[in-house]
Amino acid sequence: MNKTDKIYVAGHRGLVGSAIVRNLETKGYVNVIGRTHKELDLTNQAMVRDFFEKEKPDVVVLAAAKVGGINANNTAPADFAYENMQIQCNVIDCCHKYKVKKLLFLGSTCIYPKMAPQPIPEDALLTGPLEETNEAYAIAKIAGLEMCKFYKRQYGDDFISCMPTNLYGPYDNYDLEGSHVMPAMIRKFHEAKVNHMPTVELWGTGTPLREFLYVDDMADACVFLLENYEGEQHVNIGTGKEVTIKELAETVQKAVGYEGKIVWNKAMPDGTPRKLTNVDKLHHLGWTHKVELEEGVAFAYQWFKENVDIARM
Ligand SMILES: NC(=O)C1=CN([C@@H]2O[C@H](COP(=O)(O)OP(=O)(O)OC[C@H]3O[C@@H](n4cnc5c(N)ncnc54)[C@H](OP(=O)(O)O)[C@@H]3O)[C@@H](O)[C@H]2O)C=CC1
Ligand SMILES: C[C@H]1O[C@H](OP(=O)(O)OP(=O)(O)OC[C@H]2O[C@@H](n3cnc4c(=O)[nH]c(N)nc43)[C@H](O)[C@@H]2O)[C@@H](O)[C@@H](O)C1=O
Repeated sequence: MNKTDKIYVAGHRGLVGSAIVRNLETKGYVNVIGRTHKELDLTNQAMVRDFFEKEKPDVVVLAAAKVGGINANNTAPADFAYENMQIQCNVIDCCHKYKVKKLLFLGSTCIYPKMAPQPIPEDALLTGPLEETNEAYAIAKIAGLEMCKFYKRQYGDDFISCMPTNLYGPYDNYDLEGSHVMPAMIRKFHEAKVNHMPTVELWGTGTPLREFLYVDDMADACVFLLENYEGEQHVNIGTGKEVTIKELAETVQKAVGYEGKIVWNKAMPDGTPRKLTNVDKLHHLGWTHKVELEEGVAFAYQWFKENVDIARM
């Protein structure tokens, strides 16, 4: 990539897209562009074609998607399948038609088989049944990863994919119905603290294991791959370290300074029991994460206090 390349970051206002924009700009890329969902609905094929025809980006990062936590995925599978497949098909095919020289597509570790070997190597994809709570999203994302592979095979397009673990940080989604666990915990403990509430309700049993990566680290890995990777197989992005949801709750509770009790709502799903990435490939390529969980949680909570107005949510 050249520093003057026109780089279109789809989803530039989201958790991941905004971090990728920050990272590109810090590294001296001077021509980064974005469009909001309102300005350009990526599910609309004609609009996507018009955009590519007019802008002709050199590089594309596809960080726009319908994204959500366990409850959103579990209760709106049709929307997750339809919107993500539409967005991917439109963007990937336009990247080919308009001769984009590099595309980065984002998968997610939740699209590996539910009972994949742990830590999960890249070649575990498509080797077993999926986790039920995010099956629709996984089917769509698997199709996206595979499409990048097929365009590379048939046309020689330089389309690469990565497989990030659970992410958190600035511009996360704090809507309690639709969010992932980290922003949900930050908001729940913060609200309980300021409102002097004796208990906080969390979901499931607290026993599932998850791996968390601070989003600025993830963005740094994405730009590293754009600059250094051309392989057909996707690359896992994670820390290689895991915690139980109970341990995560204790970490967030401590960072927020909430002294009440946690109540586990076992009527809510646990999701996949464990999903830890094997990050050997990324390490061998030369990239390792920097921000550990406690530090990342402190950064995320600070950002939340400075930027999120819960009274208006
Ligand atoms: N969050 C996580 O833990 C993980 C995320 N990922 C992947 O990273 C990518 C980004 O996720 P994340 O940043 O968390 O999600 P966010 O919800 O924070 O951001 C998604 C972005 O996509 C845009 N968008 C959604 N639908 C459309 C549409 N139809 N047309 C145009 N733009 C649209 C939104 O635009 P607008 O802001 O204008 O509404 C938003 O900026 C996804 O591919 C996701 O699968 C992978 C692993 C973990
Ligand atoms: C990144 C990944 O994210 C999703 O997978 P997930 O990791 O299962 O999602 P999650 O972050 O929402 O939950 C993680 C764990 O945490 C528990 N949990 C406790 N209390 C709350 C709570 O208050 N909110 C939420 N959301 N979860 C809670 C919850 O029960 C679960 O055991 C995929 O759908 C998929 O789309 C995907 O890509």
